[in-house]
Formats: sequence, structure tokens, C-alpha cells
Amino acid sequence: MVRYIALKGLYDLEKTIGSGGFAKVKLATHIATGEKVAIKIMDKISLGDDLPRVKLEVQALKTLLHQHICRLYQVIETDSHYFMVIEYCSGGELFDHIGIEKNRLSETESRKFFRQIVSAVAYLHSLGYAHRDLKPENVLLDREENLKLIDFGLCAKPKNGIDSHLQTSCGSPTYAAPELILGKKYLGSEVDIWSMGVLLYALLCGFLPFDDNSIENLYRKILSGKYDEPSWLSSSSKRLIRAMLQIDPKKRITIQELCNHPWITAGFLNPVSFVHKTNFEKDDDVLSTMSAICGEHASDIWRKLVKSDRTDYRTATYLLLLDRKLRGLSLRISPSA
Ligand SMILES: O=C(Nc1ccc2c(c1)CNCC2)c1ccc(F)cc1
Repeated sequence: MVRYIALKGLYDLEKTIGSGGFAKVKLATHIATGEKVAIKIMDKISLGDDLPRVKLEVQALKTLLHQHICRLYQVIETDSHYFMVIEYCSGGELFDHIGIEKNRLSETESRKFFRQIVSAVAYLHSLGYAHRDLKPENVLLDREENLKLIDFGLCAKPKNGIDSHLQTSCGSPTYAAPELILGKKYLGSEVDIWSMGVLLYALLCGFLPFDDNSIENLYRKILSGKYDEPSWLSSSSKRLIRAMLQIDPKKRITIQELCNHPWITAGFLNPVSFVHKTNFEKDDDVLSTMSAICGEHASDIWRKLVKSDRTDYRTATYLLLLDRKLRGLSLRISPSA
């Protein structure tokens, strides 16, 4: 096992659970609490001019506190690497959960997951962010099958707010909106709606609305806006998918309309909503557990936490203990911490 000095005494690295373009994700144990975490390891050389994406993702994840967005616990930077310690999603990718045999979900199960995606994206947009890379690989499940969005490396927070235009072409074409692949100016909120339409279609159908091995054919299909509507789709599902996969972004359903759409609210008492959290709450049990071990007063620990940049080991320990408490587990911490 490759040893990283920067993690010594803090995290024990285990198996690799993902590897993308310039990042490798490894399962690890946070030594002080014994909790599992995912550590995204990026070496600065292979990052190249993608380096700003890391800072963007860190800034976004530090701000975003939502039950369906993967939590950032700690960031460690060395001369050669970045380590992002993120919430571990032991259920892996949602679409692996759908599995091969079933290959698609029922309307009810699709709705359960899709409402969680809509809640996370509505929260993102309310803070002026757009994800811009919504795709199955970025939708994971935790141990309780709660959905978690990851990979905010492409997210954007346009300086003049979510309604100002972006231009950078990014994300994978299969899930990209027509205006994005045409290189037009686009609104992050509108391209996220299109990508969520592709995700909803994949949940309900078990395959993609636009797919082709040749990039030109794929583009042609996306720009045509034509896709199959399998017989098993209800008319309400078809109406919602059509409203999301509108070629003209101005005709596309908005995130607010989506939260209240009849298909989304069917069987539920209320529209999709989200809580506007941007600061974590003070928890006295967690603070007293930490103070019992490290000898500092709980009030001092909290003061340092609030003043910190929220990406140090103390923050990770606090948040992981808070997660344990919210899961009804005992608050234990090993003395070596
Ligand atoms: O937990 C993550 N990935 C993960 C976890 C479990 C499994 C996988 C990925 C894939 N194989 C099945 C088990 C994860 C969490 C945060 C992140 F930014 C990137 C990845």
C-alpha cells in the first residue's frame, strides 16, 4: 500500500474504489473515530491546468451542506498532492444498484430517488451553483440507500448569479444539453434540468435516451430531441421527461416547476423542498466527547471550529462524530486522536 506521509496517523488507506481522469478515490478509515471515508487523491502534475477545478470543488463542497450532497470533511494539500476527504457512499453508484437483472426501476422507486436528486439540485441552484456534470457515475448511495451527489469539479457559480450565461463546454456529451454541445451561451440551471431528464429516463427505462458510439450520431440524436418512449412508461412519466428534454432551453421546465410537478408529488404529501443550510450546527454531545479526549474546553473547540476554514482534522472529527450521533451510534473516539 502506497504510504502518504500527509495522511500518517490521521487516515488508514484501504482499497481503491474509483479512479477518474485525474483523481483516484480510495476507501480509508478516519483513525480518531474509526469511521469510513472516501479520499479523493489528485497529484498536481497530472492535474495540470485542471488545478483550478480542485479549488472550485473544495469551495463549493465547503459551502454546500445538504443531506443528498456528499459532505467534504477535510482537505490536505502537499507540494505534490491534494487529498479531499469526503463522505463514503458504501452503496456505490445508484445505477449499479439497479443491477443487470432488473435494469430499470419501478415508477415508485424511481420517484423516491429522483426526488432526492431534485432536492439536491434545487438547493444547489438556490445558492447560485450549477453542477453541470450530472450523470449516473456522480449519483451514489450511502449505507441507508440515501442518494448522494458527488463530483463538483465542474460546478459553476457564475459571478452574476445562476441566471447569468456560461460558455465553457464541459461534462460528458451523453448527458449534455443541445445548447451546450452547440457551444452556445447557456444557463447552468437549464443544462442541469436536461441532464436530470436523461437521468430520470435512465432510471425508468434502464437505457439512455440518446446513445451512439459515434460522437456525430450522438450529437445528431441529441439535437433532434427525439428518443424512444417504451410502452411501460406512464403518460405522466412521458409528460415529465418531455418537459425536461426540451431542445429549446426556454421551453424546458424550471427547477421550481419540477419540484411541484404532478409526477414528482404523486404519492407524496408535499412538493420537493430543501433546507437552506450553509453552516453546521453546534452539537454539545459531540463537543463534550471531543473535549473529554483532547482536554480542551468544548467552548474552545467550537470557537476554533467556527473560525477554521472547515477543512482540518478537527472539523473532520466533529462532522464524523455528528454523523455517528445522527445515525444513533455511540460517540466513541480513540485516545490516540
Ligand atoms: O464512496 C464513494 N465511492 C464508492 C463507494 C463504494 C463503492 C464504490 C464507489 C464503487 N464500487 C462499489 C462500492 C465516493 C465518495 C465520494 C466521492 F467524491 C467519490 C466516491
